[in-house]
Amino acid sequence: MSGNSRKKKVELSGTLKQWLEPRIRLKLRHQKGLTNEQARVDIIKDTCIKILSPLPLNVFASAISRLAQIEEMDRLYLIERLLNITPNPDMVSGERANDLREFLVATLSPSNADASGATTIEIEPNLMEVAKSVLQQSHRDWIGTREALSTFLKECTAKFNTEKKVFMVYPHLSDISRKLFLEKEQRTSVEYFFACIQNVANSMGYKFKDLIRIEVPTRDQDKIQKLMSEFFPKGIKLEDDEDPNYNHKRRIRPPLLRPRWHNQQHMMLLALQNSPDYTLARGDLIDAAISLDEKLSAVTGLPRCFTGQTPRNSASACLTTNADKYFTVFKKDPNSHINYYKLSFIPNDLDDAINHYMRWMNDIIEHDWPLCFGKQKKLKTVQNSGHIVMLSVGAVSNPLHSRCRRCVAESSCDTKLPACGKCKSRGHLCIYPFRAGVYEKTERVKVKCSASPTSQTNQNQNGVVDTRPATATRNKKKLQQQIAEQQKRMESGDPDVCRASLPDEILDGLDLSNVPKSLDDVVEVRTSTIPNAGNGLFAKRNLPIGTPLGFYFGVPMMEDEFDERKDKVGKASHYSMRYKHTILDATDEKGEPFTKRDGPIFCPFHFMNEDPFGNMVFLEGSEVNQVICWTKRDIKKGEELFVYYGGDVDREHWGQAENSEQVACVGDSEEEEMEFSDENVTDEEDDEPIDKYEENGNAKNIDGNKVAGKKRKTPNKKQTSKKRTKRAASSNKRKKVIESEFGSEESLVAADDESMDYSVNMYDTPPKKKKAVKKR
Ligand SMILES: C[S@@+](CC[C@H](N)C(=O)[O-])C[C@H]1O[C@@H](n2cnc3c(N)ncnc32)[C@H](O)[C@@H]1O
Repeated sequence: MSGNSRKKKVELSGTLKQWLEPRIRLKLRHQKGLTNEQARVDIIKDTCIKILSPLPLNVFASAISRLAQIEEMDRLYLIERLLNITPNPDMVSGERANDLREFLVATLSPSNADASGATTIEIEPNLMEVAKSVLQQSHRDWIGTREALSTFLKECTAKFNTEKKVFMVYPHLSDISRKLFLEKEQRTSVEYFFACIQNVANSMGYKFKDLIRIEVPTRDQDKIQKLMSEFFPKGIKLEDDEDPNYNHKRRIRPPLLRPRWHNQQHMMLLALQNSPDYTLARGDLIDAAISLDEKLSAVTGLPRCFTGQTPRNSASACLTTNADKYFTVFKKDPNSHINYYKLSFIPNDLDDAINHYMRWMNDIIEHDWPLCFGKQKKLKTVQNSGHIVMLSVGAVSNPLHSRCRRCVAESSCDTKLPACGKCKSRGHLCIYPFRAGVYEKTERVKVKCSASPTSQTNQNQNGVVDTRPATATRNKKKLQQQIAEQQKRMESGDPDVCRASLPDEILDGLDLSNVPKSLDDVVEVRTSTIPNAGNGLFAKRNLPIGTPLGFYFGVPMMEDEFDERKDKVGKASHYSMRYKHTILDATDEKGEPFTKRDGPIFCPFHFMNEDPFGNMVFLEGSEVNQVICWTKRDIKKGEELFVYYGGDVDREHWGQAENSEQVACVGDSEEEEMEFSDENVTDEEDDEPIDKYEENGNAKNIDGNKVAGKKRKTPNKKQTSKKRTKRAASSNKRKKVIESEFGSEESLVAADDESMDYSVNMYDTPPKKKKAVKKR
């Protein structure tokens, strides 16, 4: 390298200049006061860090330490070599990024280094032990956390400890959790997780920071000190663990995790679910939900969901926002001002589920697959007609941001951007930039056609999508319009009223000869490559990144209902999936997945096995209960498709012989069943907050991606039945309150039921008149 560098010292190549100049200009614009040289050094450093950062910490550190040791011209030469691989090494992702990474590591590896030696970072095995111990206590899954830990390690900063002659690597919990998880709830829990690790480490006699160390050969200490402050600038202003005033306990505050069912949307859902025809007038629905909330709070000791001095207002806002899209708004009488709310799906109704599934499948096959699988005709220039074509399904929040179809071509999207930098769309993935150079103006996208009902988009009558974030006020204004549109759609009785069609000029620009026509053309089920994992799903052809292949079929039902009817039936728990407030039950009455290949609901995605770093991802669709099975990267013909199931899955018995896969559920035995009854719950247990053992409802997968639905946890024999007992107790109480509120058959019979006592005694009001019992 040094020989080459001398040559380059005289003159930078044209390619390098071309690459550097705009970046230097940009850098100088953002960071005033830098010299050209400083900017150049920064750009090279940032580029290498960006490429190398996914590597394990020790390889990463070794490579960048080597990078710091070589002369600047050598670094420039290195960049030039990268430019030979790809024109924009600082923007590249996916396979190409791997090539760059491999090249950099090989060039900067210790074997290529001078005799000065490389630095290694050692992660104490104890750290993993500590982490495991925390996991065992918290009953959270190891796979997700392993990923969280590795990301965590990458985000650490380092500082040299002169006394111990090692570099300590420090976590920056808030930074890390901000990057790992977007939502506040998850942020708190990851902080809590690391705080627990810290706590356990302390209790085991370790200083947390000592668990990760970088050993530095004595001769290199000065050099490495310099290097570290250059590459880990944050390392200089670290919080001081040695400070006697530092209180570890400060961080050990558990986040307030409510039970999954304890939120405003769920209260509304329960109220509607228990109403005739799943429908209520807005005012009645608000009353019912607030009343239910009051009673549940009183019984469970949880804070109210509808808070503040005006709970009606917060209930009203919840309906207006309709964040989880569980409700459809309509007017019974067009001249009346009363809005009615109806559940957007019929719980536990196979036919309704099939109808939705078939419509969605039809939409993606007809509308999305041509766009995804169609090849752009090379010589054809497509005229800009102003149409922007969206996929008919879209993730509510797009976790594939940096890898998504719309960004693939440009790699211009930052993973942290809330919406696409180009089209600003949040809901639907816009394939516009992928079909490069056709359209320029995308600030407000015009949607020619979208399969999604307009209630789920921000589309106005002119077909213009308002891409501003939704607010209650804006939603209020839209509400009238949506109602009118929905009314029209319902009246027309045509399910295909908003079926996807594509503008001709888009289709003209694409070679559609090889577009698949059915799932059979795309995937096949056969024995998995994982030993003892049963069947798996395989690609029958090359599948492009960012393609919605289909949906995870399931009959939506409430969790209680699933527990009651299906939980212990056959393999229902293995194949069911949690979606927000519902469970998607993917099995027939025997608890077997639907396998009739020519049947309307044969869903191959039920056979997708798990790999946390899989090539597929479950995404939340823009319609309720829509779980899209989406390609996370380009997939080659013959590859097995894998997806991450989410955190709430018990994997303990996987890979064992067939029979043992049928893990008996806790509660299967009589003995355990006993523990579900309220009598067995001690007062002490009752007092424990439920949130300690309820899962956080809004799951994220390991990529920080939104997981639409989580595979449900199969109850594990080893789980302490105490926990189940507590959960069952709280669930029983909840059920009783709901029954007393809405008058189910059982509660009508149980006139002296304790929950009836609650409603009378605690509120000092007579029990409500029972509503008609809905038969399903
Ligand atoms: C939704 S099913 C997947 C299809 C399943 N292999 C089959 O043949 O029906 C989920 C089940 O597949 C198995 N499985 C999935 N991923 C696995 C993995 N990585 N290792 C072992 N078994 C796995 C587990 O038994 C799990 O309960």
